[in-house]
Amino acid sequence: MSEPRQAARRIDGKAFAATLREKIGKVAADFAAEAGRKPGLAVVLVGEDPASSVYVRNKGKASVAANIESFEHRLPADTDNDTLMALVERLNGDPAVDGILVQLPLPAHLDEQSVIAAISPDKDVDGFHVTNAGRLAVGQSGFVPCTPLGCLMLLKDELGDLSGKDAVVIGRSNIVGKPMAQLLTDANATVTIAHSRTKDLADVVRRADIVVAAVGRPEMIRGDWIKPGATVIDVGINRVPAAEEGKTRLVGDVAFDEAGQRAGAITPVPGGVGPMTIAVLLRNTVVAAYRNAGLELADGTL
Ligand SMILES: NC(=O)C1=CN([C@@H]2O[C@H](COP(=O)(O)OP(=O)(O)OC[C@H]3O[C@@H](n4cnc5c(N)ncnc54)[C@H](OP(=O)(O)O)[C@@H]3O)[C@@H](O)[C@H]2O)C=CC1
Ligand SMILES: Nc1nc(=O)c2c([nH]1)NC[C@@H]1CN(c3ccc(C(=O)N[C@@H](CCC(=O)O)C(=O)O)cc3)C=[N+]21
Repeated sequence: MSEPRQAARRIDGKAFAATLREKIGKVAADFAAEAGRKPGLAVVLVGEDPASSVYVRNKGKASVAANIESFEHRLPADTDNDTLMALVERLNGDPAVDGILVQLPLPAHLDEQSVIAAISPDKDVDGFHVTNAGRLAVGQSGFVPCTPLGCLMLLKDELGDLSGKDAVVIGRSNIVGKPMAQLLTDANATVTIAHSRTKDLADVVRRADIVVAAVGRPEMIRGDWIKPGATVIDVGINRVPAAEEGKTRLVGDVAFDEAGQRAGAITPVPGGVGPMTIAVLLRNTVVAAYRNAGLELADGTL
């Protein structure tokens, strides 16, 4: 008879994020007492994409609960570049706004790069501006993209010191894969970045103590690719048809049930990385508020 396998620990990103949001709420209240205003986050949504709408609504709710003022700007899908740029400029100059997030992807007729470039780096709580990407690359303090920073928090909580761990990041996007690899490198892991041209991805993954999957392909990473005991962080959010006719469900980039038989610990989807992204967004907003108001926030407070 084969030995029964120990199921992986389930990394509860939802609970971790709730704890973090509570801490952020207290620091935001301290800020308000000192500055005479709450930290402010402006979220810009162009068009009516239903998934984006849900996400924007969740951010709004989480902000309010964490003592952060939320300013929502919903623009029609046919908004032109100049109108969007003018809004970003206005938010750059608005002293009540500490953080600006322009929900991506934008409709195809709009130029994402120029919109991101227009956001003041001091209000770029997504960490997408080239100034912040550059700061991360050279080790200066700036805003770090929310999803990779959230993943790093979960990894440190799970593993403690990451020194010398073999990590593979699958995906090399500017918003997830690349900054994730940078953060892991800075944490002294040995990092492999895999992508669509990687040969023998399964073999690359088999060597890794830490697997971060940010591909956008439902359940692509199979259970038998996972090194026994590895820590698996699943960033993917993919909507697929559910068993029940006409319904959908969310799955990650990792085949959760299979991988859970071999991993030491694994994040679920939903309830893993997603809630961390929102919590880190709020964290970055509070950090921005302190910096923009010229107030001191002690290192390591958030
Ligand atoms: N939980 C959260 O908060 C968030 C979740 N997401 C989710 O994470 C996933 C990734 O997002 P994002 O980084 O924006 O996606 P992108 O589409 O920008 O990048 C996907 C990456 O995966 C690589 N890739 C695609 N196919 C393969 C393959 N067959 N084998 C290996 N690598 C492959 C691509 O390689 P190449 O560069 O060669 O094309 C690319 O680098 C998505 O599911 C997205 O919804 C994203 C942001 C936040
Ligand atoms: N400028 C910009 N910044 C972003 O950070 C950004 C973006 N654009 N565009 C879209 C992606 C995606 N993203 C998610 C964040 C949280 C959840 C989330 O909270 N997920 C929950 C619930 C999911 C659900 O039930 O729908 C979970 O995984 O448990 C999901 C996805 C941020 N993104």
